[in-house]
Amino acid sequence: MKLQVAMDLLTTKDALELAGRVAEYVDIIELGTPLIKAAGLSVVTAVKEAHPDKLVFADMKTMDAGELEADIAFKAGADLMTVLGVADDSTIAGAVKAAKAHNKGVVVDLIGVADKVTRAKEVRALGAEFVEMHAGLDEQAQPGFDLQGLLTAGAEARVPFSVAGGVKVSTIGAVQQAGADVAVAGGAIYGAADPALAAKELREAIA
Ligand SMILES: O=C(CO)[C@H](O)[C@H](O)COP(=O)(O)O
Repeated sequence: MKLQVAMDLLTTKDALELAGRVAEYVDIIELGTPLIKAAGLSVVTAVKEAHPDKLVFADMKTMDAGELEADIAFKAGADLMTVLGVADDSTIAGAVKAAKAHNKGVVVDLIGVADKVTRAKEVRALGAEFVEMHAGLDEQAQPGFDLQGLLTAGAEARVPFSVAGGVKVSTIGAVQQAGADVAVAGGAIYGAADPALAAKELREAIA
């Protein structure tokens, strides 16, 4: 299972600093949606130039104009970009078309999708590299939230998947056991007193 750091920061300077500290422990470096909105796609270029050996993931959360938005993300240096699973099939197909042209990949984020199992199969058939079983920051903040629903959906869908939803050291083992291809950790790394140590502990938990 790969480890992905989600950098939900706001400046290119902070993103480069965090990436520099944790890169040795992760396989995929994600530029979070707030970071891309605040800093622009130049942050993708900067991180890819600093870490050419890592997969760089642009969390675009594209909802429309799939081909156009995917094209600009890949031109900026992204290896993977996200389209929302609630988007129209044509939006996802458009992003996949751009991915094929660049020899890159589209990840479909299932945040907000009620039937994640069915949609996962549909978007995989449309050409998604993998799906993200995702509970966003607002959903995580609701009382009673736990990861289990995402893990069950991932195992049932039988397509390549990542899990994002506040993954931490105490839960990453369950993510691996559910058969995930990628575990995504944002706050558990960038919110830690020592992000490098946090990333190292996550890596060791799945080694
Ligand atoms: O895409 C996101 C929010 O929409 C986050 O990057 C994702 O949820 C991972 O961060 P965390 O581990 O803090 O949940």
